[in-house]
Amino acid sequence: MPPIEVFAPAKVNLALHVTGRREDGYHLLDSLVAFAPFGDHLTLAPAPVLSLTVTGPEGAGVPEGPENLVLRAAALLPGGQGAAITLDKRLPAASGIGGGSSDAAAMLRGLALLRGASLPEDRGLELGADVPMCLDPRPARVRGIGEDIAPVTLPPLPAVLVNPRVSVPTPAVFKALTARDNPPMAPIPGFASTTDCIDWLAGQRNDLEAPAKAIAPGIAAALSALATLPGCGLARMSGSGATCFGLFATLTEAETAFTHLRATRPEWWSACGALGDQRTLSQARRA
Ligand SMILES: C[C@@](CO)(OP(=O)(O)O)[C@H](O)COP(=O)(O)OP(=O)(O)OC[C@H]1O[C@@H](n2ccc(N)nc2=O)[C@H](O)[C@@H]1O
Ligand SMILES: Nc1ncnc2c1ncn2[C@@H]1O[C@H](COP(=O)(O)OP(=O)(O)O)[C@@H](O)[C@H]1O
Repeated sequence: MPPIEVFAPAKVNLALHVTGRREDGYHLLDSLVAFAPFGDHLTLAPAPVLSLTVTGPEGAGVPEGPENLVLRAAALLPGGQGAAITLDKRLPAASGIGGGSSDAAAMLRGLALLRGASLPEDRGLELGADVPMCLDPRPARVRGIGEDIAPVTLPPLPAVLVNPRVSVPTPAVFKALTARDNPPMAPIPGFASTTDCIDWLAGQRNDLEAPAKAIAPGIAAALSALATLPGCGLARMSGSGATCFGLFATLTEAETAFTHLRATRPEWWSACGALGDQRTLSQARRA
């Protein structure tokens, strides 16, 4: 049987409001997410047992053992059939763009096809708060801790992403918040254009940006590098950081800005593409 290939796109929190805290310490969020046309790649070849090999430019330091979210995802689906999994890491780990969560979601989609199994009832929430939204990688307003997902329609959002190569652990950023009961996002209107959407987003926030910047000052440098690129309409951090994104009215403007940024900051991880709906690209398929 030919191997199965699955794409795990980067997740971007276009806005992320922290609106409260549950009794178990998890924070309540109100977030608008979209997905990038770049990300990690998984290959699942039928095999007698389950094994994982991590490759790719961002693979260094990503665990190959049972703590990898890909193997934890595999353990959730019934069916004894093994698989030789290759995870081609292109997204920096622990960087606010959901790499591990998107890998776990891609693994669930791939194994569902390989084993003919159905997806777990909690849609992978037990693996991480971001996994359910990554299972269906389309623009959505996400509430609760990540389980309450409402798809939304957004125009394509040409973006440049940059990671200044600083690592900020998610729990530390939540812990450093000074206010946990902030106002939710405004109601999401219909957008006539990309510029319309960028203007609306500028009135929203990422409440994790200030605590993350306090932990890792390199984030401020990434944000100002993005904000000063010609045509950048909004620069903001994604998730708990440290990856930041800049939004542009057109893909041509974003690509020109990306070429400039990559030349001036070759030591940073960066990528460019239109954020939006990546369901088609992310479908598990036989090679
Ligand atoms: C902040 C967000 C926004 O989308 O993205 P990332 O920065 O991870 O990309 C997510 O909520 C992260 O989701 P995920 O990375 O899956 O987090 P989990 O593994 O479930 O949680 C890691 C830790 O972060 C804290 N945490 C996480 C989510 C949440 N709503 N409240 C929290 O307080 C908790 O301390 C938890 O133990
Ligand atoms: N497949 C995976 N890819 C990346 N990191 C993983 C993976 N599986 C487990 N991890 C661990 O999870 C942590 C968080 O990674 P990740 O999900 O990429 O963070 P974030 O959601 O902040 O982008 C990392 O520090 C890493 O050790």
